[in-house]
Amino acid sequence: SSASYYERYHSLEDIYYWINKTAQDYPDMVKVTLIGSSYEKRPLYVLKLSGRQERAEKRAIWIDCGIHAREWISPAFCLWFVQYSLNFYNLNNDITEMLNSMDIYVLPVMNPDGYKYTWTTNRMWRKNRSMSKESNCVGTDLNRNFDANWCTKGASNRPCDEIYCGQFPESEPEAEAVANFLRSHKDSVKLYLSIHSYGQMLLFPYSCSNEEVPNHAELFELVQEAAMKVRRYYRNNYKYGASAKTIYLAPGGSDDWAYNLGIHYSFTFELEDRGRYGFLLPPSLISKACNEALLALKSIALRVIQKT
Ligand SMILES: NCCCCC[C@@H](C[SeH])C(=O)O
Ligand SMILES: [Zn+2]
Ligand SMILES: [Zn+2]
Repeated sequence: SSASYYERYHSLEDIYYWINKTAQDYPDMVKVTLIGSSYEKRPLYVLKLSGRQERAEKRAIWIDCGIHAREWISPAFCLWFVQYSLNFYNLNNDITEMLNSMDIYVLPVMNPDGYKYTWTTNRMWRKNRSMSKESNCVGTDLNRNFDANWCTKGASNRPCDEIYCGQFPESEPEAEAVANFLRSHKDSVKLYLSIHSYGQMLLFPYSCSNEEVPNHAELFELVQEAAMKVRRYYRNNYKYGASAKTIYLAPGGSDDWAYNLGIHYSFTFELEDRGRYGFLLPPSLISKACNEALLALKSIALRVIQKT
């Protein structure tokens, strides 16, 4: 059988077409917002998903995908998640409760210049495509460019490095656009999620230091419960815990910054796999990887809805 649209990887142009078609197909549930543009002036579109029930207090979830260009399963998950949510609204209780309780902001491709570059030139590119004056090397690691212990241990101040932190915090237009949006929505966004690959991990702050956040125990419980569900239903193991201990020190990350902004339910997911294919996860595994990530996301989101 021909794999569905959502079990294939899509070019940047394809994703832009999909964004606008999805908004056209679901005018009562999807609004598209332009939150800024990339270094090469490509648009950063956010889809806002809302249930059909009017509600007083506005609470929201933020999900960004594609911050790192080579992690193709990440934008694939954002597309997959949006279509799943729209199709199963009023059919699946968890999805219905989520959309009736929270708006969901989805940024399918946070690093469009880098994503495009992986389709045309270098499949293993990670950073954005900004040029720096003092070096011939290109690109900043957008997940080291946020204002959270910026450019300390775990990032690099050398433009040629894969974890180059940029010239200053939010020096990159992509990071600035996301930070601006979250600053102006910080009272309604209750849950922050950044989707990456690979490694199968459910991570929470801090990665900029070994210090524990005040609600460390609560966040640990949330990722532990989510990982247990994935293990039980899909027989697949995800590591979980605070980033610095579970993966590595990584200052300037979007999740740490969102946490410090006041979004105290902040997570980074590392999707499949554990290294057999790595960033080159075959399309045949997209569905499995997305189902696992969805189960973890629903587990955490429904708890956050109860708590906030
Ligand atoms: N705040 C960063 C969470 C831990 C590191 C995540 C990985 C994803 Se590829 C990284 O940015 O190196
Ligand atoms: Zn990443
Ligand atoms: Zn990763």
